[in-house]
Amino acid sequence: MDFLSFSFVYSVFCGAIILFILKKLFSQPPPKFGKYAPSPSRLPIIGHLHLLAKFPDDPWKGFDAIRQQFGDVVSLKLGTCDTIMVSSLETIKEVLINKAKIFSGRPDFYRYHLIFGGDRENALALCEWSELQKLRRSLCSISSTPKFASTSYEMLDKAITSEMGKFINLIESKPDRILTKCLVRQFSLNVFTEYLCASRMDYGNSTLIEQAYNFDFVFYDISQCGPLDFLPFLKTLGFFRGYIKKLNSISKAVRVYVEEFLVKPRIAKMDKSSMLEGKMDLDSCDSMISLDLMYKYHLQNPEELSYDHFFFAIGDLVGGSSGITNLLMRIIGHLAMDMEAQEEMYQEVLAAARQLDTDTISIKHRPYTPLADASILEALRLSSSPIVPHVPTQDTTIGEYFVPKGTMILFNNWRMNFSSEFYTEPEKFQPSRFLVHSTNNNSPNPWQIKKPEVFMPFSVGQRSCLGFKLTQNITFAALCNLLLRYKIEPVDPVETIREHVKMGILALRVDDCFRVQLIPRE
Ligand code: HEM
Repeated sequence: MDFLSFSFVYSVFCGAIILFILKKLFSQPPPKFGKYAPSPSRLPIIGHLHLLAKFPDDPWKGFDAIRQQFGDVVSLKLGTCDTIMVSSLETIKEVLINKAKIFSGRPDFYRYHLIFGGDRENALALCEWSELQKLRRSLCSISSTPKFASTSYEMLDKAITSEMGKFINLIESKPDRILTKCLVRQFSLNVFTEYLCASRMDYGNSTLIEQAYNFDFVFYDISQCGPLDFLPFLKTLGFFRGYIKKLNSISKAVRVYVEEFLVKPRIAKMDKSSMLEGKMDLDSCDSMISLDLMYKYHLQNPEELSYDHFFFAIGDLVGGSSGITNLLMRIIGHLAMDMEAQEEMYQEVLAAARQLDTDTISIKHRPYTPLADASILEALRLSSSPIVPHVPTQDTTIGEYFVPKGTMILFNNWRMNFSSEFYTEPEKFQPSRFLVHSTNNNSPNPWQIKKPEVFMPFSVGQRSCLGFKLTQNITFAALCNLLLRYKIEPVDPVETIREHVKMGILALRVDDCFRVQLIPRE
């Protein structure tokens, strides 16, 4: 009896200690202001990651299931990463616009350093907000967001039209006229290097093929979060060695290419003394090739923009070509699966070409074919690529909820893109959902684009995408000129294409993507 009561007291004592330790481990200090956002119960070490495991094909479905249960602001622990997911237009705008300055940081993932030469501050999209970033954004945007009818706009038009001609010649030289992702990424990379660095390579050149592949590989990697981000100790334990090695060697190869094939040859042709003449006025730099412009700025202001910052910024912009490769392939995939949509778009492009009396559609012709623009938006909506996570640089709030400094903010734009609250038949490829009757009597087309406020594929605010205009213009011209000449038919079964373009991320598989055949129109 004595023994029994001793062991009972002992068990209660041990239980109380364990409970105390668990409470200490899992309880949070009281919030500095407001209250903590609701949160599902979590597991040790992995936090809430197990809730996403039920959705291996699309973790955003898992995130949205959490949103449905816990509301528009949810606190999550993704492995070691304290996270807040925001899911309503109101809360997304609060982060991206109203409190843009506070939420201007990025997560500090090991991968980001790995890809950008050991320092994520080299990366335009992954660095912290700073005066340097403001400067880089204004330098880059001269060519990445060319204003209509500006010199940059004319240069872009020329680069696309000229590359499109060469691309059509390439297709014509192939007896089977099969279009692959490998070809599309060579095209996109050439448009970018020609426009930004005055340099291109012939199709089939091994460096062009290899580097277009490498950019695409890095783009695919950057477009998603992975186990190394949330469970960084896995690296210390020796996991993912092969993957880390491959990512490291591919990003290194990209840097060597940018330096040896784009930057150095161009600099060699420059007259340095003339570069140093006359202080640069950024408002009047519109007529310069982006590489020349940034190099000149670096020469004149080396303390503001180092050689490395100039060089990485050029690489980043050129890397944007992968976004266009993937978007273009997606639209091509959707059109190959939906002949009716393809025919409707073809008729509009054909009518525009006849009205303009031309056999080449240029970016200047966008008002004539709003359906092509609408198809770009629809493919973006269906890809529902996530907004790069933001991080607050100080303790703050979202609505009534406390958000500690350093918390990763995830944007549930999956809901913004797929909720039947905002779209009818949201899973369907239906470009016309972005069209309304034109309000402009002088418009060459009775339709014009209208985007719902919830649709923000390029994000909004001070860290929004720098490449949205390049994306829309290059994709538009490539798509219209292909459609004008060819009917797009699937080579792989429609089910395979559907499997590839399924939603959740813009990046398609790097290797082994689907193929289509281009059948010449009469
Ligand atoms: C289909 C094409 C593209 C999509 C859907 C896309 C989307 C995005 C999104 C969602 C962001 C994050 C914005 C934020 O964090 O608030 C972003 C950032 C960025 N994008 Fe794009 N993008 C595309 C193409 C491009 C291209 C072609 C370029 C380059 C010319 C580019 C350059 C950038 C840069 C530099 C940033 C970082 C801006 C910053 O953090 O300050 N993007 N993009």
